[in-house]
Amino acid sequence: MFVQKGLLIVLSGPSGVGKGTVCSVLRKEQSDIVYSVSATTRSPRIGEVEGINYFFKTREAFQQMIQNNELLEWAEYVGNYYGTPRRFVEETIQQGKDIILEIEVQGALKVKQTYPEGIFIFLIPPSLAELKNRIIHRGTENDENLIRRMNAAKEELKMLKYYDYAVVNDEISKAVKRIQAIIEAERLRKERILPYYEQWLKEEL
Ligand SMILES: Nc1nc2c(ncn2[C@@H]2O[C@H](COP(=O)(O)OP(=O)(O)O)[C@@H](O)[C@H]2O)c(=O)[nH]1
Ligand SMILES: Nc1ncnc2c1ncn2[C@@H]1O[C@H](COP(=O)(O)OP(=O)(O)O)[C@@H](O)[C@H]1O
Repeated sequence: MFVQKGLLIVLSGPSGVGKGTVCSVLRKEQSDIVYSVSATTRSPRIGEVEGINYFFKTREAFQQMIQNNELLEWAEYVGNYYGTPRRFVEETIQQGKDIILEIEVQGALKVKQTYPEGIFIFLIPPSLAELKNRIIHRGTENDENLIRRMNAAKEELKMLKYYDYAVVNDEISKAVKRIQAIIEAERLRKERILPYYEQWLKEEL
């Protein structure tokens, strides 16, 4: 019996598009997908929990993680560091479980170098005006940060071309269904089964 490696799924998209919201619904609906918890130097928002939303780190502790090669990738985003703990990702995939990394575009491109077989999904807003509305309504950013995130968003949206799938987050439930459909189809890719299949065909009856 072979354990097939799990899928590595990367979900990116501009701040406020709904990555966190969509992921939390996916998390509830699909317990067979594991979520990678990132390390960050950003301060916790109200309601965010250490080890669930992020591992909150000082800049010194984060730099130590980089030096120890503990991060699969890391990037600076709007003045803070964010990074993916490497070991958890490697172990999860080796165990045959699928994992989602919710990370920004620079980090996603680094992951693509290590895992070209990864599945890269880009969540896009119905419009830039709607994106701005969502960030304002979330109520977590001051005016300066809102502008910085909107500027970052425009740059990030240009990176869609490096991704495999573009999912519009018009309605949360629809966006979740689209992502589930992608995962379901990717699980059935023939490339995942061919090595084992050829082995089976050699077995004596
Ligand atoms: N490269 C990288 N980006 C991350 C990681 N974790 C989170 N991010 C991204 O960092 C950006 C800022 O995240 P956050 O401060 O939580 O703000 P939000 O996206 O507006 O909720 C988002 O694009 C996240 O997807 C990580 O481990 N690595
Ligand atoms: N499809 C949607 N329609 C309307 N509002 C949404 C939708 N998806 C998310 N939101 C809202 O937009 C805001 C930003 O969502 P969030 O998940 O924090 O985004 P991100 O993690 O990408 O920064 C939140 O207030 C959330 O409730």
